[in-house]
Amino acid sequence: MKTRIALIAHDKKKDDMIALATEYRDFLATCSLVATGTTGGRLVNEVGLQVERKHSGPFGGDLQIGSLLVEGMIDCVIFLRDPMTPQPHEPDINALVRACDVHNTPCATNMASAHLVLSQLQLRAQP
Ligand SMILES: O=C(CO)COP(=O)(O)O
Repeated sequence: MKTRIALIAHDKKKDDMIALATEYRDFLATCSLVATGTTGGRLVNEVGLQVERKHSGPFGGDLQIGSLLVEGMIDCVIFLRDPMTPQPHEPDINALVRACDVHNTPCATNMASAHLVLSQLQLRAQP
């Protein structure tokens, strides 16, 4: 079965997400990807990945992904958060990260941990 990965980035972290997805593009192309709206749009247009796009974060996208996760449909979350900018939907962000903890789902919230998680998943996916 394909690895199911959620990709989310706050605005000031979106360039990092594009760089990350470009680096791991070959592996990510073998995965089932879901993303919040704007992040997903950039991944499709700039990296050429196939991504299921949910609503934008402030409009409930984090909650939609959290719901999928609670249903057991997500194996890993890459959520590049911006710790320096207040977000109007902070409760939704906290709910998603909490759901990862409740369900013991890997959740990388910065580039260093995202690299560790993706490189490990990539390694495990090799025959
Ligand atoms: O706000 C977000 C996550 O909390 C991300 O949403 P977008 O990908 O739509 O910008």
